Amino acid sequence: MSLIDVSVRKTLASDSGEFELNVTFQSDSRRIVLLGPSGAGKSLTLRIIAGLIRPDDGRIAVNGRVYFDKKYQVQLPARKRKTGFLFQDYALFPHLTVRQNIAFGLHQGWMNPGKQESAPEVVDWIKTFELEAVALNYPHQISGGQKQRVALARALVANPHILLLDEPFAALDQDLRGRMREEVSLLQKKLNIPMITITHDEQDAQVLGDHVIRLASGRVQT
Ligand SMILES: Nc1ncnc2c1ncn2[C@@H]1O[C@H](COP(=O)(O)OP(=O)(O)OP(=O)(O)O)[C@@H](O)[C@H]1O
Repeated sequence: MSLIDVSVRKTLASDSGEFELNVTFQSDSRRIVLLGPSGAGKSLTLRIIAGLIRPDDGRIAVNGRVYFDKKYQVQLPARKRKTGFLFQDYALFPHLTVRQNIAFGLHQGWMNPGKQESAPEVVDWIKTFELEAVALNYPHQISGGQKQRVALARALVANPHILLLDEPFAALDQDLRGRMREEVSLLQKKLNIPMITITHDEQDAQVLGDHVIRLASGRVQT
């Protein structure tokens, strides 16, 4: 049994034709990178693992927990998979403060966290990412690096079993990109959490990928 076992198929139709995703990989690495050009199917693969998109067929298991198995009709809802997802544009809520955005990761829905939210996990992550000074700011009042830290904190606050990062550095300039890459790398080592990172940057792949999986046209390249 591998730590991460993914074998999924999905056909998507749009006006410009059909896209067929057929991705299979197994890994025992806690630092996986999905590398490939635009349109290769990287985001689709990650969203399918997170449970945001349902595959047509296949099986997904992480550390022995089956997230999806078509044959046995297993389909864990996204919130039960316990994945921490970082979106390309971070998807922070503009009307919530830094602290509320992070707390959102704990509650996931129903009601927005209050401004005075003080759950210990939230306080811890604010400290870890040195966000104390901006905890009451809104996303438009913080820097790019801080936005990324907030998004990471929100992804991590509920103690996920796996961290899924979709192009985590795409929105950052070159200099910040290098620094945040190191920060994420150290964080993964400290937490020892399995992590799948999407990128089309070879340097990201080198630093964050013990196992680099190359995707093109919806398939793993061998
Ligand atoms: N909802 C959808 N309906 C139809 N086609 C889709 C849908 N979502 C994605 N696709 C198609 O699937 C293909 C793969 O998309 P995906 O977002 O996974 O690529 P990617 O490798 O993550 O690219 P990028 O690096 O640009 O983010 C693309 O050709 C895209 O047009």
